[in-house]
Amino acid sequence: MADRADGLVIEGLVAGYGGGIVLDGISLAIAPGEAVALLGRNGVGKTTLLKTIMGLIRPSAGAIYFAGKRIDRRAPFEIARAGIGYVPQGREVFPDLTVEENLFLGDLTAKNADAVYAHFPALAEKRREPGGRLSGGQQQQLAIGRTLMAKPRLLLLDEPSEGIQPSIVAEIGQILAGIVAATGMGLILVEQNLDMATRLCSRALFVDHGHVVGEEPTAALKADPRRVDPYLAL
Ligand SMILES: Nc1ncnc2c1ncn2[C@@H]1O[C@H](COP(=O)(O)OP(=O)(O)OP(=O)(O)O)[C@@H](O)[C@H]1O
Repeated sequence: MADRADGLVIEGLVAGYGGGIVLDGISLAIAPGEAVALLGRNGVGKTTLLKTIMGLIRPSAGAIYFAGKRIDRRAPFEIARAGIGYVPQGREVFPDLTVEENLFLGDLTAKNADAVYAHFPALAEKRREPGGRLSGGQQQQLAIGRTLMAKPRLLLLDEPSEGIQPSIVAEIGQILAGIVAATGMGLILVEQNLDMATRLCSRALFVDHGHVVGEEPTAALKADPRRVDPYLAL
């Protein structure tokens, strides 16, 4: 595997809202093409970390490097151009636009549309339907597909299983695993669903009090899911 310094490197990042600190000097490194799960109790700052990586929240201290370049002072569109894609929690598809129009908003050149449809047959089938008419699971696929249109090298994915029935969560997990294998794209997955996290990611980082407080190979968590308990009960 390539060196972590070529992937995403976060050093001493401090960020929050209105002067309040959520991320309190968090540091981590993720190699190119590596898939990492971020686990932790509600409200510890996992979403805040993804938003800060994406440039949606400006950190008050620390640095973020991607592919060897510093990105923490850049605008979100520049960070997207550098190769990072973000699928926010709650999906946020445009309900009145068709599936196809939603996808094209991810990349107006639409060069990658056929590849996205190949990964998500349900979207291909419903390409002329309004996004708002899709099921929750299909909307999640649409949100992921829209971000994949720009061919990110690293995907930030916030709780894709939230509010989706288990069989569909498994299907989305399978599709994502196929995409990660086919493209070599890196992944940072925030997820409460341990099956999804262990299926997609090789390493889990546990977040609490604005720091990474532990790390486990997901194979170990799969073999013994109780290994997450000490971290989530901190
Ligand atoms: N827009 C905001 N303004 C002020 N405080 C916020 C805002 N968004 C989040 N917070 C606070 O920041 C802290 C971290 O929230 P964050 O959403 O990053 O946590 P999380 O680990 O992703 O949890 P969850 O799983 O509940 O989404 C929480 O205390 C939350 O209340």
